[in-house]
Amino acid sequence: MKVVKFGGSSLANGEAFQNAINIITSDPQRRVIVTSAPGKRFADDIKVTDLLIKYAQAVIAGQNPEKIVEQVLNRYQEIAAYFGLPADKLIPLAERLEGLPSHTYPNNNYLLAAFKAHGERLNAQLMAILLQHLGYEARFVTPSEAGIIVTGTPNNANVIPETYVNLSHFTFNENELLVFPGFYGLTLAGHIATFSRGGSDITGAILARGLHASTYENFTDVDAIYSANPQIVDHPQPITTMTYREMRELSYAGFSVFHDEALIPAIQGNIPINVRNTNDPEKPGTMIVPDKDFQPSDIVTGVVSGKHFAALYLHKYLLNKQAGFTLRILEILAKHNVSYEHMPSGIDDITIILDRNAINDQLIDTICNEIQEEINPDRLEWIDNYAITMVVGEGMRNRTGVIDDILMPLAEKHIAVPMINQGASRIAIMIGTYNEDADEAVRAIYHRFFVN
Ligand SMILES: Nc1ncnc2c1ncn2[C@@H]1O[C@H](COP(=O)(O)OP(=O)(O)O)[C@@H](O)[C@H]1O
Ligand SMILES: N[C@@H](CC(=O)OP(=O)(O)O)C(=O)O
Repeated sequence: MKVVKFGGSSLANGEAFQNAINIITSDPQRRVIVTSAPGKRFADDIKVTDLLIKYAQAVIAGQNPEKIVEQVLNRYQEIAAYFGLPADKLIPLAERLEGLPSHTYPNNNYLLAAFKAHGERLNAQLMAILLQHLGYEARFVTPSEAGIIVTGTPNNANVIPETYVNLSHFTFNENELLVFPGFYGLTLAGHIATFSRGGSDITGAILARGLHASTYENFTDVDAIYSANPQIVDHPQPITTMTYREMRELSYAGFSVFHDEALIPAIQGNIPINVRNTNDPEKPGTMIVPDKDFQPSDIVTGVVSGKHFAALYLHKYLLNKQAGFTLRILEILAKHNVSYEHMPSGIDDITIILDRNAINDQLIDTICNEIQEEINPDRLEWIDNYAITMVVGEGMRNRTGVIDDILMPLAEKHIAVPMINQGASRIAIMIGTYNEDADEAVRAIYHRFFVN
């Protein structure tokens, strides 16, 4: 049995749905389907998830959300009309969407999560209705029925192990197609909580592990995962096979084609992942497999830059002799519920790299002031435009001189490199640059390893 996930770009309109349905029904192994919310139909279109965020904000602000609700409904109606589905079939979906403000939520963060989750929920319901309309035996299954239980914050949830116990009891018959909404689960208290953005990939991986799929197929809008983001490098080389570890490093740093957290259930269940193109399903796509099944043929598999970072640089003489220095900084971060991403250090210096999206300007001021007072460093500098370029490849292990090949093209382009971190993971080298240099750094390194 295969779990098949379709991203928002693969379910954006009727034609895309038809492609997805052709894919589902062309292979009897494809039994478990995971849907995202309808994505963009054209470049300046708005994803349904973003419309639902506006809907939630309007409700929170006490404004009339009628127009936004209509926009959302139109998206589903457009798809239904493509298949000639009778209008009354969509009434339960419309009622559910319109009824969202009348439910009670523990707070506005839960309200936002519940509204957002309905993009996937309504799309899964619609997919099941369409499959039935076309004569297939199909069942819409909610996370509540399947027992997908999560904890953490309402808009950045994590799955808990109990989910896998629940899924082990989940039964389905030989012929039916099951359609699950991606992106959300239920808390132990029974409230909807979503994963972080792009999190339908995570639902697919949870189901692949929990239902013991032979493969997790992730259908998107590109032929393969490329060695660099195709929006930054022209016609980058497609990756045929890569390891879970490589993909995790690359997706964490910005290969948005697959969510980094979705690798974890797949690793735990040892499920191979196949990323493929909905618009060209004959292409083999990219296989993501366990390390033991992989023989690297290239030194570098991929290069990527993440621009959503910021860094706190601290300099203090004899830092290495001060017991508890780092601990006191981390305590300040923990007090404000801020986690750090990386922390390279030297004898007198330490740089703490943070996710810029997770902290606001006011919190930055508070944290910097508290560190200044508590630690009294000789120098404290907040770097707001910090980017991390990650060069990743199983083939880099046990190779010498790779770092020279990475730094040389950067030097030739006069790109400043305030940080290099090669160590903990032997398959990745992390280069700190400034945001404005990040794309150029990717192109320079890509060129060195894939073109020369
Ligand atoms: N290295 C990469 N290889 C392929 N696509 C990439 C890469 N890095 C970023 N992308 C982008 O990821 C997009 C697919 O991800 P996303 O839009 O989230 O898809 P979906 O809607 O199917 O979930 C591609 O269209 C591409 O622009
Ligand atoms: N719809 C959600 C979750 C998701 O995974 O979407 P997509 O498959 O379009 O990346 C989002 O936009 O974040």
